[in-house]
Amino acid sequence: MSKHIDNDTLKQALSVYFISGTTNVNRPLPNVLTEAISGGITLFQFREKGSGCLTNKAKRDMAEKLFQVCKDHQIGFIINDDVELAIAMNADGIHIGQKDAGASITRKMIGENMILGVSVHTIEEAKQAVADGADYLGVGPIFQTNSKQDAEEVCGPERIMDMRKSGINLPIVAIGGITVEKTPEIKRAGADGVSIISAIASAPSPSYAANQFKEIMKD
Ligand SMILES: Cc1ncc(COP(=O)(O)OP(=O)(O)O)c(N)n1
Ligand SMILES: Cc1ncsc1CCOP(=O)(O)O
Ligand SMILES: [Mg+2]
Repeated sequence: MSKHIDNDTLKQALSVYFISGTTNVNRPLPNVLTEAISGGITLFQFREKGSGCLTNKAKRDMAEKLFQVCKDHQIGFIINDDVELAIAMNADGIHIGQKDAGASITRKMIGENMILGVSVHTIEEAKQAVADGADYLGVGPIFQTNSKQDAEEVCGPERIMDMRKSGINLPIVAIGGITVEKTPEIKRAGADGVSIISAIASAPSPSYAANQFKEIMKD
């Protein structure tokens, strides 16, 4: 997958976007990812951070394993934060936030052929990310989350509606506290996709959970 995919294909790829690192699961992450893919996730982000996370070679080795799982199933592989690793691996994309490397610098580093996702919380940040060359926006936290200690204030699905009203047309994924039950209102607010950590990573069956999200997000 590359940025040369058209906008509709990118939106489709963002529809059920699973995010995880090894500390979000209590089983081998490649197994959880394989199960989530069998249930219907459409994109994966490797987000290896926090206490006890893998670093250096161990992180890179895990990234290679996960990338191979994604390649085997034609699922896009996005790396969180680590631009150097994304470039070294020739990942499908990189996701950065407001506290990471700037979006326009990152776009220059990765070139045009890699997907750039940018986290935004406000309309101003969204407009800046568009100007800086983002391919999609991660808007949140929409609801309360236990998966990010330094999360901004909860903004609710209304923030997505407000961004759409203000003319932001870039693909948007919602993030933060997303559950199957809350997915219909996220979709109605104008998001192209849902980004999920715990509701898939901690589910008794990641495959079943992923399939429930897929059913709601289809068409
Ligand atoms: C799809 C998506 N949206 C938002 C985020 C959050 O990114 P960021 O604000 O940089 O926080 P960290 O994930 O790095 O803790 C994301 N990772 N993915
Ligand atoms: C990475 C991130 N950015 C904003 S909220 C969040 C965590 C989302 O995790 P969960 O789906 O478990 O609430
Ligand atoms: Mg980040």
